[in-house]
Amino acid sequence: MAVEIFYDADADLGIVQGRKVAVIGYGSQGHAHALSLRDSGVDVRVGLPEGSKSRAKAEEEGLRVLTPAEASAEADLIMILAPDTKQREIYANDIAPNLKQGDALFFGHGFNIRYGLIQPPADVDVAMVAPKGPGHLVRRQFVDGKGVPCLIAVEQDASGNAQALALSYAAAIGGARAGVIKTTFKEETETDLFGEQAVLCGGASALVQTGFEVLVEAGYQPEIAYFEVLHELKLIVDLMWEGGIAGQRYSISDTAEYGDLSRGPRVIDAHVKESMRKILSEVQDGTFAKEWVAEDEAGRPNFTKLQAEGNAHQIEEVGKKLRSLMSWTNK
Ligand SMILES: NC(=O)C1=CN([C@@H]2O[C@H](COP(=O)(O)OP(=O)(O)OC[C@H]3O[C@@H](n4cnc5c(N)ncnc54)[C@H](OP(=O)(O)O)[C@@H]3O)[C@@H](O)[C@H]2O)C=CC1
Ligand SMILES: CC[C@](O)(C(C)=O)C(=O)O
Ligand SMILES: [Mg+2]
Ligand SMILES: [Mg+2]
Repeated sequence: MAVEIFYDADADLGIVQGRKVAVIGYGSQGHAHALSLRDSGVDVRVGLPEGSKSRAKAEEEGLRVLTPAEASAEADLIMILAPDTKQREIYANDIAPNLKQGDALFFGHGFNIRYGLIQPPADVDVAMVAPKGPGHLVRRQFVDGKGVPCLIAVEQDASGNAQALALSYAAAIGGARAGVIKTTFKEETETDLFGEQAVLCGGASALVQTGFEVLVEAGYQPEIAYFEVLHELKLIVDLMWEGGIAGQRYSISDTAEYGDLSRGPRVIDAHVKESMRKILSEVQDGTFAKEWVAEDEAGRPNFTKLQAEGNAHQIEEVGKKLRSLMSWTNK
């Protein structure tokens, strides 16, 4: 499939400016979408339950906050940006009873549609605007006049205009400044889950923790291990982000480059590639989704245990101390 990629000049901001948008949830993505839509001249309200701790934050920014049901009833474009595991219940209780013919139901990630957890009626548009980056950076880049690339997808085109609406929405949160790629709910969900598990979050975190452990267990100072495998990683990845892997190799020494080329494939070897393929197959056949939904329904015992173990890792304590001594970091 040839890529279809859109920029600001391809998008009509007026389309989303003519809609009444409800952003359900005000977390990482929710705050970024609501504030950037508002700054792009869109009529936006935020849907949060009474007693939600996010309410005060949204109100402090001058946004109108209603309950999810009230916001859904008032809006004709509803963007669900609550946690994936909560969306099915929010949809059933608050959104579905308030969906009208001609409304648009939007997602920031395809999980609930891809795995059949939400089944919208046929007379509404179902589309996705999925930023390829953390929500706090989606907002930061928008404010800085830049943007985080987005994926758009249309699952159901009841109006005949769903793609133009999704592109317009993506432009309003800054995505079309960087590039908006057309995809499907299936492709977005599977690549996103694979990416965050194998490379961006799971793979990178495990690589850093393991590198730190190898150095510390060999008797090197933990502070040096932290600077070497975590702090400097951002600087190296920034170079990759600017100029690709080849651009990064231009800035490092030839000693590092030879070590990179000759040793990298010994760390990330055929066994790792096979593990990545297994992870992808568990995403594709629904094993991961089933496990995550069941884990959430059981009160997240494994998630909580693994999270506590991660937080207790020595690298966190060392990093906290070192970051607190850097004048420019958030204390
Ligand atoms: N995090 C990211 O950067 C990315 C996320 N996505 C997708 O965006 C979606 C949102 O994820 P993310 O931003 O991480 O979510 P967060 O966990 O950061 O935010 C959750 C928000 O939803 C609110 N919430 C919880 N329960 C309800 C409810 N019943 N009704 C309404 N709001 C509720 C929370 O309120 P309270 O404060 O009260 O808990 C909070 O404001 C997901 O589909 C995710 O996959 C896509 C790309 C990147
Ligand atoms: C990489 C994690 C992510 O997919 C994201 C920020 O894009 C997420 O679900 O948070
Ligand atoms: Mg992602
Ligand atoms: Mg994700």
